[in-house]
Amino acid sequence: MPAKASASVRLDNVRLLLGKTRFHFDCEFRSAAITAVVGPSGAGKSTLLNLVSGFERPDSGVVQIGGTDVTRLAPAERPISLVFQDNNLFSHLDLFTNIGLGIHPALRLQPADRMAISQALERVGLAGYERRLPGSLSGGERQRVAFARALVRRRPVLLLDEPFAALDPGLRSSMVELLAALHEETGATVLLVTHDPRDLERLASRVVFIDAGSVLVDAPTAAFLARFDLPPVRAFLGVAPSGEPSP
Ligand SMILES: Nc1ncnc2c1ncn2[C@@H]1O[C@H](COP(=O)(O)OP(=O)(O)OP(=O)(O)O)[C@@H](O)[C@H]1O
Repeated sequence: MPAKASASVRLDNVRLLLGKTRFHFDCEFRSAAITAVVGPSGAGKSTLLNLVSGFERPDSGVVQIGGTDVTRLAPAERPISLVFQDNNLFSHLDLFTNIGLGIHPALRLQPADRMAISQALERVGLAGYERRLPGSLSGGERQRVAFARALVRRRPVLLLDEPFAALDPGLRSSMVELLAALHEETGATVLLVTHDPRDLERLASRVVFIDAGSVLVDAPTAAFLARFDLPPVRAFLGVAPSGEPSP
């Protein structure tokens, strides 16, 4: 399994205009922590992850990973692994190759790498699937392959954009446990976009709540879960103004 490695992620006064939507992020994600990134649909959660991964470039401000300015680096040059909603597998390449590309873009794989690929497939419940093509898998299985690819990359920062969304409830809960175990082992810095409040208590030590393109709350999970004073947070948690769960 990957050695322990992590790095803080900082967005320093980052501004971006996409269409008519303005984003302004000034926040830091702690090294080696799982931070849940939550908020209403369209608030800017995926945009924040895109700024960290380099798929969006800020109009101004600086993105730092592990104290290094990565603002001008391409996604492949940043010390990150990604599991996004569309899992970005190459449809003409088998799963072994798709995962192997995550380790080495020219597929110069050592015997240990080949073993790591098979182990990662086993870990996500797809043992023996090395020669299958992505098109022969269900959406949930493809998402698990994307997860396996992120596992073998051994990057200090892991960006997860609703990685459990396509999974049925049983599989979802086993993948949540897998993420918790892997975080324990690797100590990676994890940014997890989720719509499910249950993920906060199970996985996240901190929560960043995005509303209308900027950070509304940045707090330890327990403190965030007590912010019934904020209507958008109440709506996210499904809690009535009285503090009782909504019917
Ligand atoms: N390339 C773009 N051009 C114009 N507008 C964009 C672009 N990308 C995102 N937006 C807009 O920015 C806003 C934030 O989008 P984003 O995908 O970051 O939200 P989100 O919080 O991840 O939402 P969801 O939970 O629904 O996935 C949305 O209103 C979206 O339409």
